[in-house]
Amino acid sequence: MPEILSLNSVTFSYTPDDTESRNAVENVSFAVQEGEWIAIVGHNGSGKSTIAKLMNGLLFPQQGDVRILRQILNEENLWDSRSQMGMVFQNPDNQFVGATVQDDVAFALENNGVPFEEMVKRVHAALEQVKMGSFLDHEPHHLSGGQKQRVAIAGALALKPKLLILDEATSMLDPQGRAEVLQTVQTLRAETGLTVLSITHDLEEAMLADRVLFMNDGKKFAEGTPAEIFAFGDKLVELGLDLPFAMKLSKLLQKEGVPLMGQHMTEEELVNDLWTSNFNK
Ligand SMILES: Nc1ncnc2c1ncn2[C@@H]1O[C@H](COP(=O)(O)OP(=O)(O)OP(=O)(O)O)[C@@H](O)[C@H]1O
Repeated sequence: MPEILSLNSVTFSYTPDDTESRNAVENVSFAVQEGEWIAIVGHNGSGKSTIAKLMNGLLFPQQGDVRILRQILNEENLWDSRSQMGMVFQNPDNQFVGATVQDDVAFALENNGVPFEEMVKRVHAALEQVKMGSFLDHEPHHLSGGQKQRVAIAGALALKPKLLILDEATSMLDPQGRAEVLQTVQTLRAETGLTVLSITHDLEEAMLADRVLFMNDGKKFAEGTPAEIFAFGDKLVELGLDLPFAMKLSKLLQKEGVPLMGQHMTEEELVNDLWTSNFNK
């Protein structure tokens, strides 16, 4: 599988001259291969946003390097590299630049000099992909948070990026909006094989990824499949993460003496186990 992005032994400090302060990111390495969904999780201040800024060249590492399509990111190839990455940020209200949904998605294409006919095609196709095709002339302030984020995803997709980066893109949404956005990303992956990197403090979101990078105090604490990461159990809570609802409930039930086996990452797993243990009584 071709490599889309990698961080190679990256260290970054906001105060490099201060030997007392810890590095915001320390000796972090990981790679994203084409078609994968990688989630980066960690407590507040664990280095997630700094990694996002290093990936899009807002910051450059003091040690190590960041590679986009195997090219070391530098001042010269910054704009080319950025054009390979579509980013969706946390606040749905800060991302709208157009007066209508279609203007908004068209904005970056126009700036990139995409010819009008091609632009119209791409805007329509991208909005269809996020199931917002019937909202072309809607004004942003009439949309829900989840719809706004789906339009933001369409804006990123219209530029045909190699990688979609979701930077806490669901953290300001209500449960329905979150579910909508995550469903959109799952469908896109199933239909187009899109490569996704999501930065999140939400373990339920991370559970959907192929691989999870678990950050603690600027260092990579662990990397593995969601099941491997969830196997850390109480350590996750100790390092500042909020467990998914099903895991919390499963723990509480086990504490109360309900016969259940091990960890339950999803409500479905928990319900199945509850059924089985009751049925076998
Ligand atoms: N502009 C800055 N100047 C100085 N230190 C900073 C700056 N931004 C972040 N830091 C520090 O760098 C470390 C990593 O912060 P970072 O924002 O990358 O973490 P995070 O995991 O994204 O946290 P959050 O979820 O709160 O955004 C923290 O110790 C933080 O205080």
